[in-house]
Amino acid sequence: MSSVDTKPERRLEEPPGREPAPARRRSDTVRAFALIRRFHGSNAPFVLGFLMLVFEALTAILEPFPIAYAVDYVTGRKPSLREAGLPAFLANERVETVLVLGLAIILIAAVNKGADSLSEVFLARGGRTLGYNVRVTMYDRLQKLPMAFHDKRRTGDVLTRVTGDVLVVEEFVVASLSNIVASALLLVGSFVVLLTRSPEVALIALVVVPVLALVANWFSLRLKRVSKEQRSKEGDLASTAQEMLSSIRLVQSYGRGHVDLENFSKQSDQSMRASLRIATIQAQFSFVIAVLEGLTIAGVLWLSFWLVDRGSISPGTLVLFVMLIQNMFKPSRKIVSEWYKVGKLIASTERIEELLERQPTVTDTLLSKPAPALEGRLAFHDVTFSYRPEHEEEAESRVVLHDITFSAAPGEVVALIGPSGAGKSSIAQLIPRLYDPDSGTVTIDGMDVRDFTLASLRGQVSLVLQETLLLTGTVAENIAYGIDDPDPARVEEAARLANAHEFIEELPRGYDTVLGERAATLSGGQRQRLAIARAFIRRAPVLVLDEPTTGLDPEAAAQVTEALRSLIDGTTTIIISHDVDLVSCADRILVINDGRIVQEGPPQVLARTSGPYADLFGRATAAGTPGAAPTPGREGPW
Ligand SMILES: Nc1ncnc2c1ncn2[C@@H]1O[C@H](COP(=O)(O)OP(=O)(O)OP(=O)(O)O)[C@@H](O)[C@H]1O
Repeated sequence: MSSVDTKPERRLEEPPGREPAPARRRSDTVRAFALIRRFHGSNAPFVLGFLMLVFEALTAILEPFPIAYAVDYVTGRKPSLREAGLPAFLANERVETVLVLGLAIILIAAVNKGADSLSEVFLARGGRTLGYNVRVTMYDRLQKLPMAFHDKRRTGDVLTRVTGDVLVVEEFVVASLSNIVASALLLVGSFVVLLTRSPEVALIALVVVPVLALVANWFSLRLKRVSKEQRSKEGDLASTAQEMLSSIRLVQSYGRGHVDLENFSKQSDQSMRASLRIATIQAQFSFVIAVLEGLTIAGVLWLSFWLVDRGSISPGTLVLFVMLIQNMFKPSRKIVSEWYKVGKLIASTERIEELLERQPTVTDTLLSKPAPALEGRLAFHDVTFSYRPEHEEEAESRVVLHDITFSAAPGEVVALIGPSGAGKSSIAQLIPRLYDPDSGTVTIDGMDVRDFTLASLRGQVSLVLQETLLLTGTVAENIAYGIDDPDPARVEEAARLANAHEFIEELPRGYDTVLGERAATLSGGQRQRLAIARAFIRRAPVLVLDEPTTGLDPEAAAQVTEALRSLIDGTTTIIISHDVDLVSCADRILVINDGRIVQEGPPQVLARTSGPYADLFGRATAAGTPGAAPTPGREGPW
């Protein structure tokens, strides 16, 4: 599936060795930092963290000075500290000098480490806040994105974005950002000191810097490309694992585990290979940097010896130069290894942004108003609908509903029947605005459902689907889903009305029994009755039942139907079903075929009129198994 920004995928397909244009690279980094700026929350932890990094760099630059002084003092080129103006506090001047220089080394190291630790604490606060903000925003966006997005997305990939990719951004701010900033400060500071002490030696460093930058850039681009590939492979892995776990019954009963395993192993192998390529590139980089470092130190040493012999610098200054050059290489190496994480950061921010940039299409507008308490007068006026692809460039959408017009009076029960794929569920999904029609309107009490705020509309439309969705939580919490602070007496009343009270009482902890994600321990009929209890407690004026008894055995279907009969009593209800028993509860039947209403009328009238409904009704009663009518899609007249 293509996405809002398809560029990342395209770039992955570029022939190996071809680098993306520099302008594009820069904008990638700018975009990554823009995301950090957008979600970072308070500036305080970042400002304090940065201050600590400045302290850390300053103290790191100071570190070689006491050592250089000691060397010059020992070789008789520098006076003792007392001679240099330090007040005397020991009898022995030499011990005094060595002691103070040692203490200075300890103090500088302590301040350096202290600043380092504090910067970590501050940036951790900043980074974790950023992660929290991004995660919550993504979760919120995912809840609001149109069904067209969710229909096509692989859940595992979306999960990896909300968890793994956000963690990459978070970790970058917590760890890598401080390393990059501290290293850059140290690099520049060391160079400035070198320049003030000896322009000749600084010149060597200056020659090395562009070489270092070129090498680093080359390696970081390679690392970026591979790390992006690895992130996408991780998304594939998560999707495959998630799909396998959510369809474990199917996998086991069809004995297809080995095929899935093969697929998973292949993806896992690709992810592992990408990780190994990253490790190899890093090792190559380390080696090249070590050689460059050796060459530079040797060059500085040769030049410094010459300067010492000419009397231009002291041996202590030579030591200072070597340490400063090492000081410059340490951060360069760090910058590059962290720069690789910038590659990872960019890959992850692109994936995060791709989600955040998507706009909910079914959404509240400034003109939306809360729906009043509705009576439930439902009407479709010339509704045409197609499942639109998310992007224009995708294949053209097919119109699945044509000029659908019907109405249901408050409390009226309308059944939609028709072959599989006729468009019945599509009609039902337009009522709570899971999708919006292409043209025409859906109204309740004469008002367009698009004029209501989504929450107030959906709060007055209850859905009971074929597959009951139960969430991790207690039975009571599942029944009261969406209700703040539910009254236990109301929960029990709803369960009684739904014929669910008896079996709930038999559960180990009754209403407090915790159900797992798929509530595998409950039967299909029991799950359906919980869904009906959920609808009872909401008592919405409009009810949509989409194949609520399909897949249940006759006894369970009869229990569910009985519960549904009392639920639909006095409620505007749309029933989609192949179950003649359930359909016979309806006041009116709409027969749908190929996205159109092809027959309409009360069940008793339609049963006596030749046509699709009479065919279905006749066969079901002839079969003598009401409640288990043949599926029209398979055996029916269509
Ligand atoms: N999310 C979707 N994206 C694209 N096309 C879809 C989507 N859902 C359904 N369709 C198509 O829309 C048409 C109508 O589907 P719909 O689910 O409304 O039929 P139905 O009458 O409810 O079928 P069934 O009885 O099998 O549930 C079908 O051709 C189907 O392939």
